[in-house]
Amino acid sequence: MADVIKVADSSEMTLETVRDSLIREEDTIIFSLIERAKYPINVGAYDKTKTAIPECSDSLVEFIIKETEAAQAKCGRYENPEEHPFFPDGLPTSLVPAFNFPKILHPAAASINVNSTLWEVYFAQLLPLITVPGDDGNYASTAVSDLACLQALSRRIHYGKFVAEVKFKESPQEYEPAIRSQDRDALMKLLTFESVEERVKRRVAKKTMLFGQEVSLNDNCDEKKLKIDPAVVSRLYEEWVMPLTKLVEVEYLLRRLD
Ligand SMILES: C=C(O[C@@H]1C=C(C(=O)O)C=C[C@H]1O)C(=O)O
Repeated sequence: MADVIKVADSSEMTLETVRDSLIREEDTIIFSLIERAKYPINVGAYDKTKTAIPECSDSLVEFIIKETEAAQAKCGRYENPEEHPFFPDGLPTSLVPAFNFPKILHPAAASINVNSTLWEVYFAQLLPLITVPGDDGNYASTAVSDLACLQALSRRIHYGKFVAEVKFKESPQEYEPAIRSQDRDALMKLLTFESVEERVKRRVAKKTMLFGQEVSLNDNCDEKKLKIDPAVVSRLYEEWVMPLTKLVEVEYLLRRLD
């Protein structure tokens, strides 16, 4: 039987355990991208003039995401410091009993949310790379798939807060001068590990190859039938996922001594 999943408290969190969480989140991200790639780009889901829902001036994707976030907020999703809404304004409060999440982060963490940047990047740059042109009318399913991708990416990127906290705790004397002088470049240099980033890029490409292949009983993986291109996922990580994670790390560290 699988081990029971244990919630880490601050004393148990190490750079290794936070990196393990990022590695696990890769699976969720890649599977969600594969699901989204099942549909063509379906621009109708993003066109504000095509929604046709009375009194709604949003696109279908905005409508579905706002409504879903409202329902999830009532169920306590955003009480978890790992979760960040895309439309935080006017979200209903949680209706369920509060869970006592371990207090690991500095309170200033709550003010950091880079989802508006992720939203821009996802629709303008990332989506055209993983979908084919076309319109099959499956707008609602497409929008639900987008939400799964966005939530998985957002969780990964904002996990940068925990990564930064662990790095700070492991060597406060290295980080404190750069925090006191609010030196973004120095912080970025301190928290960057190029060899780790190289391994991330190679691993996500390999996972995409494994998760996205056609499974046949008699032959090996046919690379021509991969559901998404491993090089594209590696590029997504290099150009957007890791830079946004590091942006969250820097933003967190800048406020770490407030
Ligand atoms: C997340 C970390 O910080 C940075 C960002 C990385 C990433 O987004 O995968 C990897 C290495 C670091 O340059 C880390 O050190 O693990």
